[in-house]
Amino acid sequence: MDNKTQLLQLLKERCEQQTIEENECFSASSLADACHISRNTASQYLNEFVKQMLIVKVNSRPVYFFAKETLEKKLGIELTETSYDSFDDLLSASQKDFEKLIGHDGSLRALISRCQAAVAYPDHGLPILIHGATGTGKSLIANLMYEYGINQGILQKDARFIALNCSEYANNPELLTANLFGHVKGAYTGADSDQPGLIQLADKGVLFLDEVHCLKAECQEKLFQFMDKGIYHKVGDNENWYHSSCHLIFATTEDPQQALLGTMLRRIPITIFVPSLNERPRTEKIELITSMLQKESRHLQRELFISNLAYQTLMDHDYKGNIGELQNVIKATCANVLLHEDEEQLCIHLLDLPDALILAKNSLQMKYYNQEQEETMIPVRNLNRERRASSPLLTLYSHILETFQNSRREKESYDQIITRCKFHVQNFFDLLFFNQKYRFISSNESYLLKMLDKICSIVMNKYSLIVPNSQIKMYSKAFVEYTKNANDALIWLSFHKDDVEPLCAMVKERYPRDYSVACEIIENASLNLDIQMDDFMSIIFTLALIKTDKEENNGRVGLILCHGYSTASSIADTANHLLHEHIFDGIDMELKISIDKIVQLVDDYLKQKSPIQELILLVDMGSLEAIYEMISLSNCNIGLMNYVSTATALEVGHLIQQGKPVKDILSEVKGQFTLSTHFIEGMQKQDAILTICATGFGVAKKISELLTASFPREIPVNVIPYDYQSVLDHGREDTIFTQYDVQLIVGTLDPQIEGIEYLALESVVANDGIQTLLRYVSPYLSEPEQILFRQNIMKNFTLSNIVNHLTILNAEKVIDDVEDFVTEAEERMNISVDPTVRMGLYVHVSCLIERLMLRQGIEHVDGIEAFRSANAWKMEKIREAFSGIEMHYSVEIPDPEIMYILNYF
Ligand SMILES: Nc1ncnc2c1ncn2[C@@H]1O[C@H](COP(=O)(O)OP(=O)(O)OP(=O)(O)O)[C@@H](O)[C@H]1O
Repeated sequence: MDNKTQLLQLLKERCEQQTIEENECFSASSLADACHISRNTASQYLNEFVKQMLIVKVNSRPVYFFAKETLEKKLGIELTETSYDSFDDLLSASQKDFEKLIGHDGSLRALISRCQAAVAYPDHGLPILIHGATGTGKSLIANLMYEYGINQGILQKDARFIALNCSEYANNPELLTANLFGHVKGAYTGADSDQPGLIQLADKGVLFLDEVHCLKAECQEKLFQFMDKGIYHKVGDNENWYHSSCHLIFATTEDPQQALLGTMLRRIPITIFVPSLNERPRTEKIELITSMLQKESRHLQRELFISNLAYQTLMDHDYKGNIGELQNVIKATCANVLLHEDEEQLCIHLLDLPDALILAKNSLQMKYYNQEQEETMIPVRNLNRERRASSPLLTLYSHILETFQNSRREKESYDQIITRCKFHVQNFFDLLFFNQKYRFISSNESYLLKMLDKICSIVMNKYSLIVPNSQIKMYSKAFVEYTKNANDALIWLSFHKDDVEPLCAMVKERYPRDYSVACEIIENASLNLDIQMDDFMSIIFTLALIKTDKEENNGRVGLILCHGYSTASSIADTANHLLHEHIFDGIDMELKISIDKIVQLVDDYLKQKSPIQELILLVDMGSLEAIYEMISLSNCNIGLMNYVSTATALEVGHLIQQGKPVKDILSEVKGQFTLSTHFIEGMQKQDAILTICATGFGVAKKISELLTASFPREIPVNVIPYDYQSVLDHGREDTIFTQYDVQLIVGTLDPQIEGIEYLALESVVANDGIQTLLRYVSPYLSEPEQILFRQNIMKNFTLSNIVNHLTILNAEKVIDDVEDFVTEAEERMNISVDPTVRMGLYVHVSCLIERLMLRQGIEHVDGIEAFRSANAWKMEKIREAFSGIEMHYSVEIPDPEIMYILNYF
């Protein structure tokens, strides 16, 4: 196959396989690359194909090409042209008959199906009366009925559409009658030949009689016979009958009952009412303005911009002449701009609008200049992006607004409104979570996710909210999605500012606490991540946080407790999802959390939920069985089940839904689930490097991430974050050493495990440290990869990078504070920290500050009493040295934390 044929073939395939949109794969350069030819050659071939009518070209930037036949099949239309100025032009050309009506899928939907029925009715349609104020689109609808008849094969291709405006003959009814029915020679003075009437000319087609109320009674009567039997007399010939089978469409701006004879009305079986512009949804008004502005932009061949103020004024004006007037206003405005602007780009400002619009502005709303509120010029070409709203975020915005407006119209309760809106938010989160397209994230995004996780946790903690980690993850994903669509979201909001206002006000007023939490998360995100969120995003977050009556518990609570980052919340989410009801909450727990802490978490949670009559606890480990005795609930039945799984949660959920008492639920579920076990023998132990930190598992995890990120590619050495305390307590007997062949431990404090090398965090970047690491990883890396590994280590393991990575605090500031603390502690105790552990101490104290801010300080540790009495003086010195940090960060250091710090000295 030669290059040229191959190019055409490729384009056909792409058109078949891809959705038709402004996609790079339809550009000349992409096609050229795929066919291994130069861009110029590809362009030349493609343009030749355009001339041969094989390819359709869209002259946007870049230029897009589509295989004509495939495109036509896909869109179900016939394209008469092969070159379009823009993608919008192509899309408009691909719209068929009624699809051209803005509102065809909205306020005009019911009306359109009646029109379609009128056209399709055998043998040649039913007479129909279109009633509506001036400029509402009556003539356009009549035209589209005709087009529909042709497209559906109901009318023959050569059938005619003939329109007659009866008002033009208001003073000459005889002439109107003669024009309508035709006349014979000599019928009246000047009738010097036989003439066919419009009824005859429209035979087998459509005759549209506009302003039919201007038809005099005699003329109406003359029409009856035709409407009844399809026959009529020409003027001047009362003997011969003439026949026509045209479809009659009437239109009037007047009340039909007043304007037409009753006998006439009885002969018109279908009457439709076209709503005025004011009666149509605001979204349709936006769409109308948008499409008209874009049409002007294409017509003038200039890029058009409109200021926010001008746009709002266009939106707010009350158009007595409806769409017709709106169209004239837009044309007049563009003409004004053209008069005094000679640029490539035309900008519509408030004063370019016709005087009538400016004078009619019913209130003078003064805007005070504020740097953040500069007047925005909206590119007209972007206006309909939201109409196509391909991004799920914008779809969510539109759904919420629409739902709110509908619910208010239906006078639904606040709870119903919120439940409906929450449904869309949940769908959005589900999509981000479960849809393949959104599941994988880039490394930038994973950074955002981590930060947002932290921000959400801090804020939730501050408000003592127990929010499952899975939900926090959802918020983070929503943020990431926002960053991708921020621009479109702002444009959307600039359109809907007034519409969303009542929703925002309602949410702020009725759910102030949830709103504050949402705002705080968003403000912190803006501050730390340089993302400017719009107000509507705070509303969406608030909606996600609000608990509606349906989610309240009716005194019965299902709670899942599991170890792991999001195990409990994931099981709860899945079960709730499948049960179509919020039955369970999940509390996710760190791996090494103490029973006391768990009880405290559960107590806090139950306080939020009280009063509770029945509680079902589903837990993941036998060791948790004891907690139900420690929970401080009185007058409440508590049921506890072990070894929770999604299946058990579902079963329990079903029974809760059926209203079964807790006792019965337990006995029903018991015995239904048996554990199955498998044993796989002979697995060889894999090599591993452990990362540990006395500060906590989280830090160990981050160190392992930094280390793994330093490998130029994946290698068969497992880098496993592990619990420092566990290694310390069990030594070589710890299970980790039976599972893995641990080669090296990297961490902040040496757990002194015999026979296993320890590498202090601060030594990782030193030459010896890198050599140590290389000893374990070099067998898997080539020489250039080893160099890269070394560079990555140097880059990743700087103190400020580690602190930055581990905390959300400002690394430089926190390191300064920690340095002051360490120096002061050294001076007060007259000792100095061993340089080999200095970096570990810095990291430890930085993380400690954050933990204290999150109120996650370690309050209790075994042996603290003995330590206290043996080290009272040193502890006092550390406390004094730490007082600067305490004051600055408004935290308080508990004794066990001082004990940990002293370990470093
Ligand atoms: N739903 C619509 N979508 C897009 N354009 C519309 C729509 N309705 C009307 N228009 C446009 O508005 C203008 C006025 O419409 P049209 O002339 O059909 O109104 P009309 O009701 O027949 O007015 P009149 O009673 O004054 O004759 C036309 O340019 C038409 O194309």
